[in-house]
Amino acid sequence: MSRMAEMWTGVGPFGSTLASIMFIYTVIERYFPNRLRGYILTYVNRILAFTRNIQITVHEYTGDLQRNLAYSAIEAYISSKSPKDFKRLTAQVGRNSKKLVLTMDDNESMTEEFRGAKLCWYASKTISENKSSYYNFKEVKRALTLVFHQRHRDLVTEVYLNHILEKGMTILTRNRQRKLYTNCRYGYWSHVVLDHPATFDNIAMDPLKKKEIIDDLIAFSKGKHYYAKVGKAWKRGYLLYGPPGTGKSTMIAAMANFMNYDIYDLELTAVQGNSELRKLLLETSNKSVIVIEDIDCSLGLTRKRETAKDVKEEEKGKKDVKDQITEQNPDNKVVTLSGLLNFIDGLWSTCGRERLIVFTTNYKEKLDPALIRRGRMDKHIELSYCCFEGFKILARNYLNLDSHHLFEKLCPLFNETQITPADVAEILMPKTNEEDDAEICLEELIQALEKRKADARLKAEEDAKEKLLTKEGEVKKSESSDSVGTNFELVSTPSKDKGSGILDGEAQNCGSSTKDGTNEEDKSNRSKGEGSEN
Ligand SMILES: Nc1ncnc2c1ncn2[C@@H]1O[C@H](COP(=O)(O)OP(=O)(O)OP(=O)(O)O)[C@@H](O)[C@H]1O
Repeated sequence: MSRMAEMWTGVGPFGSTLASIMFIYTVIERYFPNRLRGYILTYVNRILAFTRNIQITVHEYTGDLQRNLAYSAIEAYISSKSPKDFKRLTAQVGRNSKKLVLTMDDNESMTEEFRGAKLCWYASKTISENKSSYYNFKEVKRALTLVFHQRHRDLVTEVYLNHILEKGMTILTRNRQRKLYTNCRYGYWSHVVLDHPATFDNIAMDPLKKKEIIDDLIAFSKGKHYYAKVGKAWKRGYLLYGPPGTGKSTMIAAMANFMNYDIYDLELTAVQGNSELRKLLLETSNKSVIVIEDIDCSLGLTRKRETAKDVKEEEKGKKDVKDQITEQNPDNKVVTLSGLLNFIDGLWSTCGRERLIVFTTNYKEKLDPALIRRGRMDKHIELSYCCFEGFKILARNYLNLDSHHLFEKLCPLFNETQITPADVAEILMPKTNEEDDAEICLEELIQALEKRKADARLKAEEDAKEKLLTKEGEVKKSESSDSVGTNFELVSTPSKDKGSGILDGEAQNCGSSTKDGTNEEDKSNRSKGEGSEN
């Protein structure tokens, strides 16, 4: 081995080979004038080739002046390693980032070991004068160079680079500024920064159901290999349904925040036909939630299939479903049910990864079953009226209260009445800045609940009376039309209106709580009205 080679491969005066190379780079960058640097670096690179070290350079910008994503990812990876090891750091907020990132400055280097291989990253900067345009300006080109011994070539090119790219991309995703996209007419997405405060901590709902949704999302986020193994596109559909003001939009924001995803709020009425829908969806990015709110109001995508034959053929995928809208618009400038189904199942979803598709509706029963069947909408989540547990979350959010003597009075009222979390939240908004604000809000809530309870009872009584009268009318009618007289006794009891949620008396016991803070009866009642079915 020649003396030169020995100097590079052995432990020379500057430490390890790689460190020596880095040292030389640094000296060149710092102490040689710009015009000489290019020549010297070419010479050094020739020596490097001679020393059986390999270098891979990642430039900050690609040929077409686009920022190189690989550069950003590797930069993020390096900055995550140990900024404390660098003497000179640079601080920057990336274009799409929300965080200040510290990374090694120009001419700094970082060495690390990967599966026994010593690797060294070096940050370089070249400045050249650009005189080709009207204005003279200095062009700064940055690059990250990886140097390693050639015996590690396969390890680096096949494993290490992929490994750090993946890590770097994860960091970029975590730090990025998330966006809320909406589609405008003319088929484009426009966006604003997504900065919604909703989280699973401040959403009011049954804690068990909340946990179930969180677990489902976690399983989805870890499902990359699972989805690949079973041959399914890595996407999951959620149907959120329930009355207005029960938190469907809030839930979407909480899901996106939890997953660190962007949101694409797709307004179907603004989409000019199925091909525009396809184009819009192909433009959505991975790690996103695609939302269609109030799907029942969107272009009549409800129960439109006329015959059982239609249902059968559509299910087999043999026939495009023609909905009324299509019939009214022969030029096909609207989104059809089949277009939407194709989008959920179709090719586009195989080119994207990690996407949630969320539909919301106030009227689940109005939707075409094909649209919400499992496989398309995998999880159906009912968001319902506020329960006592949900109220406690709102009281903590809005009034900073974990307990209060009025809670005891409120607990049974929540079991006997229907009130949306939106209404409760409105009542709990602080009215004054006085100390007794919480008391005022809670008293107001008690009054509101009592009024609802009285109104509901009145309505239930009226409904029962009406039913009785109708039945009596029917009996009289059948008596008069019946030639043979029949003696019977009409027994009619006011039926419990499931929808009104009225329970007789103080049936609910708020005192006997289970471990998770709900009482058993409460749980069973709630599970009737609120939760997720899967
Ligand atoms: N479950 C909840 N937890 C916390 N806050 C809620 C909840 N539900 C509603 N809210 C409050 O009420 C407001 C309205 O709720 P949201 O828009 O999420 O309801 P929605 O079910 O989507 O209504 P709509 O069907 O009318 O679109 C929210 O901004 C939030 O402050």
